[in-house]
Amino acid sequence: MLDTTGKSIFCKAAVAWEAGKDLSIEDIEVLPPRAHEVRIKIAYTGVCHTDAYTLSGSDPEGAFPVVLGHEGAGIVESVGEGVTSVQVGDTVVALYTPECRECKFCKSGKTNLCGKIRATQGKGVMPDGTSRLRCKGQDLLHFMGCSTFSQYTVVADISVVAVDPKAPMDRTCLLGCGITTGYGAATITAKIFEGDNIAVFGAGCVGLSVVQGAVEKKAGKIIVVDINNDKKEWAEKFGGTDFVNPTELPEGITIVDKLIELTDGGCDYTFDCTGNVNVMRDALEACHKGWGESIVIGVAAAGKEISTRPFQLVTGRVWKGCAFGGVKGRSQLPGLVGDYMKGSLKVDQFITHRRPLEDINKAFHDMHAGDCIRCVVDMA
Ligand SMILES: NC(=O)C1=CN([C@@H]2O[C@H](COP(=O)(O)OP(=O)(O)OC[C@H]3O[C@@H](n4cnc5c(N)ncnc54)[C@H](OP(=O)(O)O)[C@@H]3O)[C@@H](O)[C@H]2O)C=CC1
Ligand SMILES: N[C@@H](CCC(=O)N[C@@H](CSC=O)C(=O)NCC(=O)O)C(=O)O
Ligand SMILES: [Zn+2]
Ligand SMILES: [Zn+2]
Repeated sequence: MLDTTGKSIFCKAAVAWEAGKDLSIEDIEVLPPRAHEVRIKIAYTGVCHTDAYTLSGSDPEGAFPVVLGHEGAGIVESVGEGVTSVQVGDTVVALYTPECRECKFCKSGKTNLCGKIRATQGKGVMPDGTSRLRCKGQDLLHFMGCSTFSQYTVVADISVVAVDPKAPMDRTCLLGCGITTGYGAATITAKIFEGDNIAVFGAGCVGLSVVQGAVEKKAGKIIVVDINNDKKEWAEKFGGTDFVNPTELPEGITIVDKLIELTDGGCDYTFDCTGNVNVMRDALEACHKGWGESIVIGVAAAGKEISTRPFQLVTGRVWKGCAFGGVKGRSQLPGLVGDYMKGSLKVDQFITHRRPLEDINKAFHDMHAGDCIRCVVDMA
């Protein structure tokens, strides 16, 4: 094998040249990692709804040209100076929510958000303000600190975690976002007690992962709300106890009415996994007076705002949200991989589609077809 350490690597990547257009498979140059950076050979990546959201032009931080993708697993190819947390050959998962363990956020004990590189990550560059990705004579932007739609990528050393090398990378890639986000929202962000009634709006990968987490926490009613009746079977498969299609309720009955009726006064926890601000309002208002908490997970389009009567909060309902489920990636992701390996965390069941890199646009189309939970893209 040719030693590529310290040299540029030329490989294939799916480039988003502009919003609203298909990705284009290009030969790109991936520069070597600088200090505190890691170059990863990406083996597999999932395609998350957030990739489609940014590609659509709805993301206020979205900028082009960019290499999207943030749900990736691979092998460390080389590391820059000062990297001690991973080494060449490690099997890793990229982390769009880094964990530096030094910043105010990391040390707070109150959040998984890390402030160390958030500003540059949001601008699509590495922490030193430059890009490691080039194509046709121009720099490409990084995405969410990951850019996993490339056969090789460079990430900050706080944006990657080594996991059990025996764990198959075509599964662990999904722990880079969707599954961890929903599962963490239910098991870390929400404090679900045994018997609590919960409602999950949106039965995609994130919503079904909330269901999985709620089952783990021995929730009582786990009500799945989705506008697609085909999701009923999916909800049941993951442990949902009830399914409601809000478009099929009798006239005059709202989804909030229905959930309050099903739970004798309202849910202990609700989760928005749709990104629709009207759904977020329903999710809040379906919470139990005095203590119900609604957790916003879905990402809403630029310009969208949430609203409700302040009385809803005055009377004890709580509106909160989380990124990556509240999970600290470097500290907690290896444990989730361990749970998967022990058979106590479902991952395989989320994979409905597989595509080679050259068909990555089909993965985006799959996502809108209604029968796709997750498509795993083979980067080879
Ligand atoms: N906060 C975070 O850290 C993260 C946030 N996200 C966000 O979470 C959301 C879910 O992601 P993901 O699971 O990948 O997305 P999916 O598109 O796979 O799932 C969303 C589900 O919601 C359903 N839905 C759409 N509108 C409604 C509605 N009005 N009422 C009930 N259900 C509805 C969709 O149905 P249909 O299939 O018919 O459209 C689909 O089943 C996205 O907004 C994504 O950007 C994702 C990962 C991390
Ligand atoms: N860039 C957007 C917001 C997008 C967003 O909310 N991203 C989530 C992760 S979604 C994963 O699939 C997130 O981690 N948010 C926290 C963060 O620091 O970005 C915007 O500008 O509104
Ligand atoms: Zn995601
Ligand atoms: Zn930090």
